[in-house]
Amino acid sequence: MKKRALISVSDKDNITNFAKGLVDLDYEIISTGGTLNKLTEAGIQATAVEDVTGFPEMLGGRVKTLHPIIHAGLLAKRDNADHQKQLTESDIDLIDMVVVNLYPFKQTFDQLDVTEEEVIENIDVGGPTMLRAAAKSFADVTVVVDPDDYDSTLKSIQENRLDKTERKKLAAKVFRHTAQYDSMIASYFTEDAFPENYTITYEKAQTLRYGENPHQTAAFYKNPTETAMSLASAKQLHGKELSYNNIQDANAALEIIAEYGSPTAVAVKHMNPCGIGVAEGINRAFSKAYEADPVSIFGGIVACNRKIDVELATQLSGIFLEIVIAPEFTDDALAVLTKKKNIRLLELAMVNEQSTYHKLTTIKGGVLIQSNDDAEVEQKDLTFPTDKKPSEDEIKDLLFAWKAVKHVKSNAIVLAKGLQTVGVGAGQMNRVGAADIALEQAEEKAKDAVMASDAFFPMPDTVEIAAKAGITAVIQPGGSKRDQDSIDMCNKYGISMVYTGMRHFKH
Ligand SMILES: NC(=O)c1ncn([C@@H]2O[C@H](COP(=O)(O)O)[C@@H](O)[C@H]2O)c1NC=O
Repeated sequence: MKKRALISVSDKDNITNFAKGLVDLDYEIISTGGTLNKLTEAGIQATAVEDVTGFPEMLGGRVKTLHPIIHAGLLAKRDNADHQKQLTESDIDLIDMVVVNLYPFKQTFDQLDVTEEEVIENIDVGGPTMLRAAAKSFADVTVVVDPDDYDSTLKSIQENRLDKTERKKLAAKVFRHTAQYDSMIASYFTEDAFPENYTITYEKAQTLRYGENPHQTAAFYKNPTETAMSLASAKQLHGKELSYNNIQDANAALEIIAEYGSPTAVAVKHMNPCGIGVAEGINRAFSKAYEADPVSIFGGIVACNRKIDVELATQLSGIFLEIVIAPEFTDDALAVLTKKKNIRLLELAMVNEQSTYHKLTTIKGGVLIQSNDDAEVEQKDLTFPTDKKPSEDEIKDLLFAWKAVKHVKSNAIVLAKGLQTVGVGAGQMNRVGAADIALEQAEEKAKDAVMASDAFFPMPDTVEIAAKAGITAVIQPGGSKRDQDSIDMCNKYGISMVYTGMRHFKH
């Protein structure tokens, strides 16, 4: 008896070639409405599934293949005499292959003006049922869910290599696929940010050469439902593949730059900003970011939120940089930068939108999930506890530094002057230590600069060393039991302090 393949696909690309190949290998084809039409138009002989089941497709396609004749033909164990007897009694023939791809659920809910009814109609029921039945029966049944596997499957059959091991790999792919499909449906239905099961799905974007260190293996997976600006949607114009550390650093740069609307340049090292500059033009903004710390930028990543022209490209090409990210590069700029073999250039529209994604941090035995730290502080949110109040220019710098300190590993201190960072103290185990580092880096630039602290001051010591170095205004969340000590210290040195009422720890 001929082998039988059931083909029912939404994505009909290349299906006729595959079906033709199966016919040439002496398979009988069974197919559903639209797929059958496509095959018949291409001159491929196929049997309608309703002629196999003796039951018409009904409910506008909601029930086509959901029939015992199909599912018993897939699920009967070939080596089980009782199963075989039951099939014979019911006059059911075995099905040896299932080729199914599903209703485009994600593509449907991604559309702008889509109704709930349309989304619901695109939840495939019969397809996953066949896929799961065939995958469960991988010992005897071949299941193909990915059109990319058409050619290799035909080749394997031709070369007599399609054994149980190969079929199990195809079955595993099916279960991953249906799990992803169900995960996206579950997300669509779920309103609770933290439901009893957190089912997320990521798609492999790239296998990485190694992880954070060369002895670690790694891959980059993207979130197929994330629509906000992200590295996953960046276009690489030049250079080698991104590494694991490149991706982390570039992501940090994008998160920082999303804070600022005016022309801004950000230089990042080890996921901390080493220089941020805001100016009326992007070239000046970059000069500020560079001058903020001309040492640390070496081997760093630069993100700009405006087009890079030849002048800026020339400046950038004089520095050893791993990556430059911008919404656009002029042709002349590209000509300059692509001369550098080792630089990677990424083009990415910089829309100042906040992502809705959750932050996941794996720990031993689980994962911590929290909403993104996307809260913003504006001038109207500030309170002024000190005798001296900041000037308008100081407030601009304070808010600029506050946006920056949010992205520095805690304990974090950022010093800024004229919309330019002049000192960054990152990741210290005590706050005064972070301030020491920032002040040391700023040297004489600390004079008349402002200071941002990601969390409150438990002691007045940080304010004291800052004031002594010439800092004129401080921004911090407030809320310490000993806030008054820091206020008194500011008053003693005649400097101002503002409260944001919000903390930005970043561990
Ligand atoms: N309801 C069913 O019995 C059923 N059987 C197969 N499908 C899906 O129908 C699609 C193909 O339909 P057509 O061949 O009519 O274009 C495939 O994506 C397949 O997964 C079904 N549709 C949805 O549940």
